[in-house]
Amino acid sequence: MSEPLLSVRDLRKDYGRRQAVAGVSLEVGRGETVAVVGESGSGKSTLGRCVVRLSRPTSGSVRFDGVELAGLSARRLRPLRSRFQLVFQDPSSSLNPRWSVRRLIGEPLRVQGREGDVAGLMAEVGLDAALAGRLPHQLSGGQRQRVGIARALALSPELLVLDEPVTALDVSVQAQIVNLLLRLQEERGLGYLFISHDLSVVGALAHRVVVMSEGRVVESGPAGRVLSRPEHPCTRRLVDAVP
Ligand SMILES: Nc1ncnc2c1ncn2[C@@H]1O[C@H](COP(=O)(O)OP(=O)(O)OP(=O)(O)O)[C@@H](O)[C@H]1O
Repeated sequence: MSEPLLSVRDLRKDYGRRQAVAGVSLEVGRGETVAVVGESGSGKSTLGRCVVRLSRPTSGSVRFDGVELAGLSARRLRPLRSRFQLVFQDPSSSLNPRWSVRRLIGEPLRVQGREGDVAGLMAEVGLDAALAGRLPHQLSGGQRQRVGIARALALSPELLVLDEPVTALDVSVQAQIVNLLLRLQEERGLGYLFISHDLSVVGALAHRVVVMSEGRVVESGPAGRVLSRPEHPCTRRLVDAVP
């Protein structure tokens, strides 16, 4: 069998005596969406940050396309970094407020010394070319998230870790971004680790669902089964919260 795109084994992350992630294992295949769901504080974001190495795990294994990331030096990690990218909940906090859309999307390419097609990326994520000169505060929330996604796509990654990417948006805009993510996945064969507490969004995207509580996986399985016949009380609470 070929290696999964992402394979996480017994991942742990402690903050002092607090175990934010207490031994999580999961896999994401190419072209697959695995949703990580759970109540606030269950460790979802910490898991996502450890996967893309914005945080260093306390222990455990993160293999990307067969390569073990744990223990890699910054120098050895650098060439791999472009292959997995994080999309944040609120792009405002990750976008330089003084930079134009054109510069924001071009920056990841410039940092890597690569040529890129900023206009093509804008078109791919549904941003009108006329927005290229705008600053982040001159955009709507949905347009800002499209910029965040275009930045993540600039280096042609294979995996996106999406941390509550639509939570801050109105429901109708959420649906547009979900459709964009579905299209990008189909066109580019992307794997998604989709972090969310909102199961209505998860149902539209996920192939499999992993439920976390207090840093551990308490339930996992095909999205259809987990959402229609939740077994763990935490999953049932999340299902009941869907309007
Ligand atoms: N940088 C940090 N320093 C100390 N504790 C942290 C840090 N980041 C997270 N934690 C703690 O780790 C636990 C898990 O937090 P995390 O943000 O990963 O959960 P979450 O499921 O993503 O929650 P939310 O949906 O509210 O963001 C929480 O108890 C949190 O307080």
